[in-house]
Amino acid sequence: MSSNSGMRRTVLDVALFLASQVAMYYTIKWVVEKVADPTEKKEVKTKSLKALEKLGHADLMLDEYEKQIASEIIHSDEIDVRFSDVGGLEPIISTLRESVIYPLLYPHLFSSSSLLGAPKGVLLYGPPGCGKTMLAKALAKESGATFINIAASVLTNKWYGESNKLVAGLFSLARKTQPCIVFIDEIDSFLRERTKGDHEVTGMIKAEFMTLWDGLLSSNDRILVLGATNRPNDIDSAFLRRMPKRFAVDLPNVDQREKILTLMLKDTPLAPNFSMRSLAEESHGLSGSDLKELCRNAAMRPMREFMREAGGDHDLMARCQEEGFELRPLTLDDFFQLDGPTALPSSNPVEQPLD
Ligand SMILES: Nc1ncnc2c1ncn2[C@@H]1O[C@H](COP(=O)(O)OP(=O)(O)OP(=O)(O)O)[C@@H](O)[C@H]1O
Repeated sequence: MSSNSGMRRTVLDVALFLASQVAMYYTIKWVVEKVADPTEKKEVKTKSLKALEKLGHADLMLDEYEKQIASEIIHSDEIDVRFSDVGGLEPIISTLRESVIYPLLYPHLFSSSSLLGAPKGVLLYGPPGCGKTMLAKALAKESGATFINIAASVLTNKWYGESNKLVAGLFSLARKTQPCIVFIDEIDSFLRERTKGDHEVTGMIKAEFMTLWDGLLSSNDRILVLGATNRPNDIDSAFLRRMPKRFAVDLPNVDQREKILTLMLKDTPLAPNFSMRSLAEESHGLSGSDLKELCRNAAMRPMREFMREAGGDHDLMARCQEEGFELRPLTLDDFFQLDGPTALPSSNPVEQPLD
């Protein structure tokens, strides 16, 4: 009898022990999942899945790092810039069409010689606000290639070892979704001259990046690394050599400004004697983004006049909104007699061009 009850106790103890182990297992599993898979990671997963679905690659098998990179893909539907929106850069655009877009889209046409393929690296350089990012986006839109817009910080802000895996994930995802453009804005911050002071991780990422980039050169992969920078001279020369096609996107000259202004003001009513040429001549030294600001400020003047005339009469404003109303056309004075501070060039001085 007593041996029976002893036995029962032992079984009960073992059962309790097992139950507590199971409970502990699930508690720890729950905690680990909570820590390892926070909302941010879930968002990344959803975003990357959506991007891949849109590209028709929903069934791709991706590892954790490729998934993280996939969340940086921008689908061409989400890009609203075309080459026709970029003013004054026609020579660059036609070279980009011939030497980048066509070889990416029609590789067979260019397959007769290894010298004809698309370059694996292209650099757009010049002062801020002159259209580098616009060109990159338009290139992605018009080529229909997968566009991975990767910020250097996504690759570098990781733990030791993680960054290298992300760089590898970037190239393998590009390979799986080619034709693909990998766009790195402010590429100088990532591929700057290597120094002794480089953090070990930074040095490792650059080395990894270079090795994988070199792998593209000896392959038929349709992958292009497209960099943009205001500081081309800060880029490591070894990396520069891997971007043999370089385009200077400089401050616009008077003819270019005229084209940019014509594009920017195409939907705005202008006075009959309005001279686009005079406006272009008067806006010497302004970048594309300065011109945009100039136009925006000028367009506000008739609007401001209208609001002053309405004198805060909400009924009148509501009626105008419903029935439509016409603002007076812009005159040249609107551009140069601004109520607020006048538009000064915001661009940094032009850096010495590359050879
Ligand atoms: N050539 C251009 N034609 C039409 N719009 C332009 C042009 N250049 C600049 N812009 C206007 O200026 C804005 C900023 O241009 P963008 O971002 O392409 O400049 P960026 O050269 O990439 O500058 P950053 O080096 O600061 O990134 C554009 O969104 C556009 O409104």
